[in-house]
Amino acid sequence: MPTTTAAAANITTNITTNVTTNDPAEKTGARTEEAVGVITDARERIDALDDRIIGLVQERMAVSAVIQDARIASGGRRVNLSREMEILAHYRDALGKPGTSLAMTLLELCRGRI
Ligand SMILES: C=C(O[C@@H]1C=C(C(=O)O)C=C[C@H]1O)C(=O)O
Repeated sequence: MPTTTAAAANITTNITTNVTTNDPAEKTGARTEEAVGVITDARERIDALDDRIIGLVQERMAVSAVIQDARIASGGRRVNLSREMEILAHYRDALGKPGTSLAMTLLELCRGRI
């Protein structure tokens, strides 16, 4: 079956069986009404937290750009590795090894790839 036809068939199947649309039990994976309620409410809080986190990341990118632009305009380099080591250590101390990965991703968002 061509890809577009297969995709259309999948959409039809999903709508027909209500798998990806609005069956709360299917959407949450819960097996009781109570668990559906807990999960649905907590997911709303997670969505709100994610919106705030994304906003903070965007704010961090803007502040980081101010520093990088000032340093470059003064004749310096965009990147300051000793400062980046401090940031990596900060996140690792707070969050463990995955904190380092998170900090590396944040640094890449803020100053691009090196
Ligand atoms: C923002 C700075 O410039 C760059 C970006 C950093 C960041 O986004 O945290 C850290 C170090 C630098 O590579 C800085 O030197 O503080």
